[in-house]
Amino acid sequence: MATKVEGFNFEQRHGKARVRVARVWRNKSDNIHSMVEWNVSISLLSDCVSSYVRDDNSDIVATDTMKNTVYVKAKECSEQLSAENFAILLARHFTSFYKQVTTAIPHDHGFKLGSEKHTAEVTVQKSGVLKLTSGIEGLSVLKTTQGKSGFEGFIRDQYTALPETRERMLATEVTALWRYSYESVSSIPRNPLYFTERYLDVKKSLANTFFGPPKEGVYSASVQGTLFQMAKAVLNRFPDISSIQLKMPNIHFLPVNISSKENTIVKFNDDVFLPTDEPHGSIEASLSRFWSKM
Ligand SMILES: O=c1[nH]c(=O)c2[nH]c(=O)[nH]c2[nH]1
Repeated sequence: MATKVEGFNFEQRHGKARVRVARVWRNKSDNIHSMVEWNVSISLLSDCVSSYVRDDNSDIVATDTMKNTVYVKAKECSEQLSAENFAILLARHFTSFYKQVTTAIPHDHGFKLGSEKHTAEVTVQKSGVLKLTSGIEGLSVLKTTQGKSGFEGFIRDQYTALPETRERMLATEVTALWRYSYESVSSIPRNPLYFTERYLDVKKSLANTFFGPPKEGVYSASVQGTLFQMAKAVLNRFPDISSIQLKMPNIHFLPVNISSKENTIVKFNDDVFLPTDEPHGSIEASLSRFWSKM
């Protein structure tokens, strides 16, 4: 959406970031309470160029108004709904309520202390054209199972010190981002918790593929190989997901061996490790269906 301004191309957007809202629903009949906590960011593509170039603010939707709208819309949701549906509802509001707004991009971060986060980003155009991506951030997984992770057969040269192994700790914090194939607001499933359930199922599928079957587990030849298996499991399992991107840092656990001149103080026996957060390996890939757009 570039416009020509004073002989230049000009692009702009504005919005409010990190609006935190918690919403509680109390079911009177069974006295079950449910709660969500979201961190919402909104970005609007709108025609308000005159505020940039002519000090005329008459086409600006104030970012303070955007923040208030988050609370008003949260209040108006009388039934629990997914982060995705809340983002879509906000986007539809901004694109239909304001003639100046052509596209709205809400980004929603499900928040729970000390655990992984559910993310959602939607882009809705005035016409109802939709782009929907969901994700997970900070899913910590670690394999300690004997003989279930190794790294062998890589290039060896004069710079290589890393020994080959079939026994190591494999730890990562998975960040995943997947795109749904729904391309219009009217085509999304009716169930208001559909995307919440999908999120939980995708998370389960990622974790189950990482760990393998409960008894025998599965051998990981590399983070790369495990990442590919995880991405493939999601695309094979969920037909309405058209692509997935995975980032899996290789968080290293170093064997602890300590000795003094005189004697060995700690001798590593696949038992004591030094956890490190830097440097870490960074391994990422995306997998998409041939017809997908992402
Ligand atoms: O699974 C791994 N992949 C790598 O690319 C790599 N590089 C490295 O030093 N250790 C590992 N482990």
